[in-house]
Amino acid sequence: MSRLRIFDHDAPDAPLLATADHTAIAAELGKIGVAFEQWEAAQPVKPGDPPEAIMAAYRTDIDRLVEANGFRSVDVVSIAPDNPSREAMRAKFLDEHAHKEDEVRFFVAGSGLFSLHVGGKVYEVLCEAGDLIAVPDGTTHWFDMGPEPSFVAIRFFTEPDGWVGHFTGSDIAQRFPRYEAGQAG
Ligand SMILES: CSCCC(=O)/C(O)=C/O
Ligand SMILES: [Fe+2]
Ligand code: NI
Repeated sequence: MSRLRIFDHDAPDAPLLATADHTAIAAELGKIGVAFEQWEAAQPVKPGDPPEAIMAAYRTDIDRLVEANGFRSVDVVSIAPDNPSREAMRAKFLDEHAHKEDEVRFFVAGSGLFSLHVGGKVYEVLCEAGDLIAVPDGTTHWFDMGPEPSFVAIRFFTEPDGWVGHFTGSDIAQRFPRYEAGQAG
């Protein structure tokens, strides 16, 4: 079940709000300029399917976003719990960073935990299959896929170099909850 928790950025043990309601999540995130949508596949897809088949299942929504935002590339990224590089892949996103482009991700399968640090608060968003999250450029955030990561995600890029993270040097992410095994589903 998708979930939003909002914390004061000095109080990682005491959520100010917690909700698993998609409409409420979208409304709260909308206040900080973050889009949160649910998409449905035109035909069933599963982890391991070719990227072309996965993108074909969401073609209408992909084209809508590309048209509205001028994305220059779209790809599919997958990780399974037995990936030998999982530790390094997890570590890459664990510290607070920002991008010079919107971070737009659609979860085809599996889950991941985004934490957005905005206006003295931390918005922790557990994204699951069917969720689209669009985080404005410059938003400080981190992402945890957990110790046994499992997801397939469609990523949208405007910058020609693909993923580039600008790390803030803050240790805030270490004080906030990590992705917990078994929290999704
Ligand atoms: C679901 S892909 C997420 C990883 C990523 O691209 C990023 O920038 C996380 O902050
Ligand atoms: Fe990021
Ligand atoms: Ni802060």
